[in-house]
Amino acid sequence: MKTARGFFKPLAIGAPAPWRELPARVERMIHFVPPHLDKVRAKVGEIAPTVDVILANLEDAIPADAKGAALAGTIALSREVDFKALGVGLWVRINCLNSPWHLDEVATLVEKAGDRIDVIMVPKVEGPWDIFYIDQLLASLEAKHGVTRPILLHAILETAEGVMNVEQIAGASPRMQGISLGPADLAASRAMKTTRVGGGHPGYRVIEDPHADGSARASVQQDLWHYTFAKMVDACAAHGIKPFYGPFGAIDDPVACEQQFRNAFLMGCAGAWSLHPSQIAIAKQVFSPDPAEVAFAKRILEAMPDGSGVAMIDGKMQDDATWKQAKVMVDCARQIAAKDAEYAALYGF
Ligand SMILES: CC(=O)SCCNC(=O)CCNC(=O)[C@H](O)C(C)(C)COP(=O)(O)OP(=O)(O)OC[C@H]1O[C@@H](n2cnc3c(N)ncnc32)[C@H](O)[C@@H]1OP(=O)(O)O
Ligand SMILES: O=CC(=O)O
Ligand SMILES: [Mg+2]
Repeated sequence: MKTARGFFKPLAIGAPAPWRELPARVERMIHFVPPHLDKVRAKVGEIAPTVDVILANLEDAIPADAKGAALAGTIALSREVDFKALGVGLWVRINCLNSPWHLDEVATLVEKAGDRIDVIMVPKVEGPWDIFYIDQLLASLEAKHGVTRPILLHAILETAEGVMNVEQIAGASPRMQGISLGPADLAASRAMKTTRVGGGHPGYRVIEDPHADGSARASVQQDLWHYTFAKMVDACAAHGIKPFYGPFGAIDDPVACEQQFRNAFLMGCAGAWSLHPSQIAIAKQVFSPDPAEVAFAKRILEAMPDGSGVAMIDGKMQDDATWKQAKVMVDCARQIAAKDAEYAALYGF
């Protein structure tokens, strides 16, 4: 483990100094784009102003024979759209570290677009060693190509070993921006018997005891991701990075998508992935706090200006702890309002 003083030292001579605090960014939806498809790429300029992050995907869902085209498409995209001017993040999901592609991808991305890429998403992270490796590689490449702003790292939690090591992954480097749950690969890694990409499963439930009269027994679906999800959120919160829900694959079920996103929002997530344009608005609405809740939170802050003591508002007890809860809500709303005029009006900022 690095010493406290060593943790924030650049890992290569000439590399930029690591971030001490994460840049304050709104990241309600990470919108996935297949960059090898010219037709889809051509639409990114139109979609970008409606999202917080555009992610160029090089990994799963990109055919093996299109990896080169996806990398070239990512570099083109970084030049075609002025993401910085739009206030939109540009992320790239590289191929996993045991694939034949990741090394050329990272080298090319830093050389050709190092100053324009905000975050590299690393799939199938198994332990802190994966982050140490990519951290060092990035520092060397940033130094070589004169990149002045460190590229952040985002890990996908999608293997059983990764779940076991999630706390160490979250704290492995000052580059760590966040972690997403990857329910598809994680299901496969654990030999879970499901073909779904995230969300619930009707077979995972609890059932009440038999009734003497033989009548139907009530049964309720449970959340089969809750344990992993909560473990990930705690690891991220403890290390001051952001947790995200990953993909929701049932594009044809916006109601279940909204519920999954809302569960993630309530558990502390900053955002989720949008795989299809129809999921963008869902994520935006769910990951922007409800204006009525924000108004109530503002009243709590006003009732206890120095954050201490006790107060009653509409029959509910407030104290230092609820003041902190209210501050989380109002800070989140304020950050969104600074980026999004529609929400600024709704929140009254
Ligand atoms: C488990 C994991 O790893 S999840 C992450 C990996 N998966 C992905 O990244 C998938 C990304 N999404 C996609 O590739 C597509 O949305 C699909 C394959 C799921 C569905 O695509 P389609 O069947 O074409 O959807 P649909 O017909 O509804 O598309 C409507 C329009 O939106 C466009 N569109 C679809 N997805 C996207 C997207 N992610 N970004 C931008 N535009 C998109 C389509 O090109 C189409 O445009 P058109 O009307 O001009 O022809
Ligand atoms: O990459 C995401 C997943 O669910 O797998
Ligand atoms: Mg995956």
